[in-house]
Amino acid sequence: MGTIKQMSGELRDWIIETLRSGVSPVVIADGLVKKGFNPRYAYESLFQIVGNEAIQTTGFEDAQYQYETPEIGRKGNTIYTNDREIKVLSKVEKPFILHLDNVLSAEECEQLISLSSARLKPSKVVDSVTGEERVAPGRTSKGMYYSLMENSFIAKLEKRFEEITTYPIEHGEGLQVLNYSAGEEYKAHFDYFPTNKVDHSKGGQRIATLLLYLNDVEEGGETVFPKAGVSIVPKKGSAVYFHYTNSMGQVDRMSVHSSIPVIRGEKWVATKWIRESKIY
Ligand SMILES: O=C(O)CCC(=O)C(=O)O
Ligand SMILES: [Fe+2]
Repeated sequence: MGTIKQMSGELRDWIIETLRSGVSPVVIADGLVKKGFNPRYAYESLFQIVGNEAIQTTGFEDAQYQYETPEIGRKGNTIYTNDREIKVLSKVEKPFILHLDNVLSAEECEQLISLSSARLKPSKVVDSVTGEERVAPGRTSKGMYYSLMENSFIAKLEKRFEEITTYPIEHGEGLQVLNYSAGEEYKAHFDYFPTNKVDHSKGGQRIATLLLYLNDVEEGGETVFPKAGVSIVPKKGSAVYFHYTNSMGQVDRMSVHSSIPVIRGEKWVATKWIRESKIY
């Protein structure tokens, strides 16, 4: 296993030159790993060089995502936490998706909705080019964020999410709550950041999402993974976990997903995005 995590200026210059000559970044990254570089460091350095130097490549996009089973996928068909037994309802391998029942109680869902209602604002998206947040027509819901462990109720839920996912609370962004009225949707998107916009001082790339359903929707409002042919019907208290970044820093384009328009009723969800390292 490689351990080198520093690159000389000379090596960096050689990489830039080699990329410009048309060699795929994946081939270069693999070469660095063979020379003893840490795999994640090698891949992320290549992403950064490609982004900073604006070098046109086809390498990363075409490289096949290497699937790795996250810890949550090794827990069997029931996940036990301090205070709950959570049944796995279904699994998908590509992308990695687990559909979980009974993550939140009915009372917890209701409490989360009522705590969030007064703080809702129009939702934003992460721009795929600049990496910045902006309001966009493809995302018509309203939302709000809690800060991490904002109060004892949120902290209790975050402790549970840590037990379920095995990722420490500090890897999690503040919980987001979203509300979609009839006609509202969130068009197809990836939850991971553009690979050349990852902020390593703030937890790095997003690796997984735990999406919690806070109510039953009368019609519409499914979370759809179109490349996998999977559609998750919102059910109060259930959740879906999906994982899209591997230990080499590759991201899984199969994880594209959307929230299709609510037809009747309204939809409430909470999203916990998890990053590869501590954010705080
Ligand atoms: O509301 C949904 O079903 C999807 C939400 C989502 O994709 C997100 O918050 O990133
Ligand atoms: Fe999403």
